[in-house]
This record gives sequence, C-alpha cells and structure tokens, in this order.
Amino acid sequence: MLVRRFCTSLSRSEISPICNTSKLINFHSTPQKIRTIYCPNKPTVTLQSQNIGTHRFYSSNSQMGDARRPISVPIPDINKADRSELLRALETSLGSSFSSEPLIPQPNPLIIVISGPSGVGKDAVIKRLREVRENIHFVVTATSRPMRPGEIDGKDYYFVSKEEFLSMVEKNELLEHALVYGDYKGIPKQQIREFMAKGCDIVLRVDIQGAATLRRILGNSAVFIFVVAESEYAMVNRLVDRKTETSEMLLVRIATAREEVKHAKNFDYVVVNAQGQLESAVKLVESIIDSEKARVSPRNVKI
Ligand SMILES: Nc1ncnc2c1ncn2[C@@H]1O[C@H](COP(=O)(O)OP(=O)(O)OP(=O)(O)O)[C@@H](O)[C@H]1O
Repeated sequence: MLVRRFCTSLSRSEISPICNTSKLINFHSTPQKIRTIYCPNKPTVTLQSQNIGTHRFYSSNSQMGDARRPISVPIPDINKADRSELLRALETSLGSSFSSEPLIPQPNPLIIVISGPSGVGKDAVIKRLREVRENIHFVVTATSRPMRPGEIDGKDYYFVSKEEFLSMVEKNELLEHALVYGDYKGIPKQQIREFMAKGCDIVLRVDIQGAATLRRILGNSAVFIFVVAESEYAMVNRLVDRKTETSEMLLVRIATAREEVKHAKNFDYVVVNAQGQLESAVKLVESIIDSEKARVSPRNVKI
C-alpha cells in the first residue's frame, strides 16, 4: 500500500506516468535499506527507507525536497471525506500546508506605445480605450502646437509655449521629444513614474519618429503597436473629413504617411483600424495588452 502510494506520487513528478509497480525489483523481499525502482524510459530511482517514529519515510537520490516527501498518512475518500479533513491529510502527506498566496506574481505594469501614420485613428482608438479599460494611464503629451477647437489643456495635451517646452528639455523632464510639423511634442517622465507606481499600465501616443526614438530608449521593455487604416484611400478620406489641416498641410501629411507605413516592421503588433470598425480595433489592442500580461517572461520597464 505504502509502496503503491509512493510510486503514484513519484510517477506524477519524478518518474513516468507509466511507472508500473510490478516492475519494482525485489522491493518487498530485499532486506537492505537501499532499494531500486525500475520504470521504463526513465532513469532508475534509488530509494532509502528509514523508520521514523510510527511513520515510514522514503527519500530518493533524485533531489526530492522535504516538502514533496510522501508520508504514510491515509488519504480519506474524496467522495465521502469532509473537505478540511481531506485537505489536512493531503497537506500532511505533501509535507507542507497549502498557501493562498498567488502562484505567479502580479504582472508588471506595461508601457504601450501606440503610433502610426497621420489620420489612421490613433486618437480615436485611444479615446475609446480610455472609456473601456481600467488601470491604464494615457500620458498627456506636452506640445507647443496651438490648441484645436474642442481640445482641453491637460486632457488632450499640455499646451505650453516654445520657451516652456525648451526649458523642460533643459531640465531632462522629458522621456522623448521631437519637432513635428513645426511644433514640439514630448513625453513627461514624472507622469509615467507616478502612474506606474500605482500599478497602472501606461499608454504613449507618439508619431513614427517618436516611436523609433522610444524603441532606442526602451528597447523591448515596452510594447509597440502600429495602428494603420485599411487603405491609403481610407486614411486620406479620414484626414479630409477631419478638416483640421489646410490643403498644404494635408499634402505634407499624406506624403509623410506613405513613407511611415513602411515602418510597421519595427513594431511588435499591427492593428488595422478599418472604416466603421473602431470597436474591433480597440478590442484587438485590449487583447494585445491582455496577452502581454500573460507572458512567461514579462517585460520589465524602468524610466
Ligand atoms: N475606424 C474608423 N472609422 C471611421 N472613422 C474613423 C475611424 N477611426 C478614426 N476615425 C476618424 O478619422 C479621423 C482621424 O482620426 P484620428 O484623429 O484619431 O487620427 P490620428 O491617427 O490620431 O491622426 P493624427 O496623427 O493626425 O493626429 C477622425 O475624424 C476620426 O474620428
């Protein structure tokens, strides 16, 4: 009985699921304290028996720790036993009590960099993500560009003068900054540190140039998502409909966007934001974040 239980225990972890007690060599009849188990396709395990008080322990030479050393405690019938009695017997047999601590530590907060050509819907995706997802902080970028109608200072951007912006650069307060279409844009470090300390994931919305800089700074410690429209035609139409650019600015943005699409390969993921399919694009971004949280080797970002 004892032998059978021990072999079952070993067969789950140490030996083989097809370990057969009938293959034990002279186990019962061998008078010595050292005995050998033979299991097909697995290394031979040598057992040493010791009598300790009323319990008989078996230890193997295959580095079996104390916590996994089986003790001959009868395990009550699972269908009849009281739950706590059953658990106590299992704990005693395994040599330690069951912990309620998480088996795997909480995942680290992520930095998610969202980028893509102009007019593909980055802001639209982020705006919706903000509505549907908790524990996520959308870094408010500092910019020297003038406010557009409907934008709110401190929510859409921190609108600062060129002088104020350059002073932030001087004081090393920005993770990354760039001159974009004649205006400065930059990511305040303090905001990232503050929200990561609270356990929030961080979303950074940057242009392609900014994403390339962040890749150099953060390497693979951050997640890079490239948002793109389903076609150039769709992208241009969205920009025209938005009516925030003059015709000349539109031309520059479209020409730049053509080049920027080629940078998708430098990102970890691509999300197609197709016409009328904003919700699907947002769901895909959420799935990416969830998958990243389930990584066996988590990304570990330091700012
Ligand atoms: N899936 C979609 N279907 C239809 N329209 C969309 C979709 N996604 C975004 N839009 C619209 O397209 C326009 C451009 O979107 P948005 O401003 O979010 O782009 P962007 O990538 O942030 O642009 P930029 O980089 O120039 O700021 C907006 O008017 C937005 O409402």
